[in-house]
Amino acid sequence: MNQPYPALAVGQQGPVAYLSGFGNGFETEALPGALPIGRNSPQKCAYGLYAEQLSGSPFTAPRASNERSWLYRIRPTLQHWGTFQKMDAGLWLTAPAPMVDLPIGPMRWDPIPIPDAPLSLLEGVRTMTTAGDASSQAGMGAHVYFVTRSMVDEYFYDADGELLFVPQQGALRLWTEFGIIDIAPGEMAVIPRGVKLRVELVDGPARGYLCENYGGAFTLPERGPIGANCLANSRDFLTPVAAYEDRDASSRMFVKWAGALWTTALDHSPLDVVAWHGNYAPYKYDLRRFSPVGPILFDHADPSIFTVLTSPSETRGTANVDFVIFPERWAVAENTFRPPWYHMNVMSEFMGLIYGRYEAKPQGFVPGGCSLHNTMLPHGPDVDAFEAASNAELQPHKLEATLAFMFETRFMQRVSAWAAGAEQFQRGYGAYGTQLKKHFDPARP
Ligand SMILES: O=C(O)Cc1cc(O)ccc1O
Ligand SMILES: [Fe+2]
Repeated sequence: MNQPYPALAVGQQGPVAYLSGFGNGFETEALPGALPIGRNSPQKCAYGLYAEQLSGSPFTAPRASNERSWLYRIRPTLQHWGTFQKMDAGLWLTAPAPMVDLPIGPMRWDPIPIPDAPLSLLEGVRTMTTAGDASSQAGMGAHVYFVTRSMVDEYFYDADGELLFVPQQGALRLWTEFGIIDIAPGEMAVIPRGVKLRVELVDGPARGYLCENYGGAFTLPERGPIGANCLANSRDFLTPVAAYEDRDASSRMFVKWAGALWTTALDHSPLDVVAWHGNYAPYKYDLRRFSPVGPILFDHADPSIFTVLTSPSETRGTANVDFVIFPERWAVAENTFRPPWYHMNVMSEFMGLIYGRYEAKPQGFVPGGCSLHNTMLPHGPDVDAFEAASNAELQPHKLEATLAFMFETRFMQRVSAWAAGAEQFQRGYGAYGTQLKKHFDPARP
């Protein structure tokens, strides 16, 4: 574990202290009295701090979607702002990205092994698909990441989108301006657009999925008739307490902006926020706390019942991105074909598997792998899953030790040349449906 940083300063809480709730107006200070009381911008801030507002929504957004925080920091972000050089963002693409000549059909990848080369998060992001247009704040990038080295004196923020981390192997420690977040497989974290961080390894090389959401900030879906409980509950979302670095060292700052990476030299750590308050802040969530609600008599419900977070578009009910999981649950429906049905969807579906087996694809879709079922392309259970589920004895059955997820977007997804050319791209997958047998017999109703 790479831990070259000094112990937390006096008054700071430990690295695993969190505040509970989703989108609350939080307040937290690492030094007593660092937060101004009853105002945001006193003439002089305590401890000689600068006040800075970070707005994640337009100033005039309605209250329910208005997001901003006030940061009390050693130096304002503007002071970090030296001369930037533009860098090639490598395999991290941004929509609209060049489209490879795609076959029309489903696509799937085996897990891509973690490379041996030293890769920080910034060097280890590989875009699988992009959708929409980042500069119009619509769509998303679906990436995999490989991390084999911690960022040391390197910092980063993404202006193009918010970052939803879904670890699949290995834990990460996210040192953010707002405090420290630890995540491991089974958990997720969201770093809002514009929030600076550096990413450290905790227990060896790491691999996972990353959704870069160019659109409206992720929020909890409405529950409608489900009422006030179940699905993802607000209290299980955890935001870090304030923690800062007062570190003068030759460092680099990277900004992902307009699809490129920009870099400048710094002589200090920009993770220098001593206190903050507001509702625009990073958070984590343990996906195993999701309380699934589903059909308890017959039929298979739409996967929207498993939405953890949704990024709304301007059209009601039409998500820019939905983050949906397929967690452990009981299957109890009577006289029902229980796995997902055969379907075609106006939304496009990027899936990953964190652990276990996915019921519609018991073979070939393995932990660390990915699949893409694009706009209006047919998909559903493979032949083995169909035959097994059509003939199974329908006892209550627990789908155990499994966790898959989907980034589902209203936009068609374009596949990167890297993904299409990867050795792990399953070239024969597109035709898996042709193995489904004809069972029709007009003499047998
Ligand atoms: O295609 C998939 O495997 C994801 C999915 C699951 C489900 O239960 C219903 C619809 C759907 O798209
Ligand atoms: Fe689907």
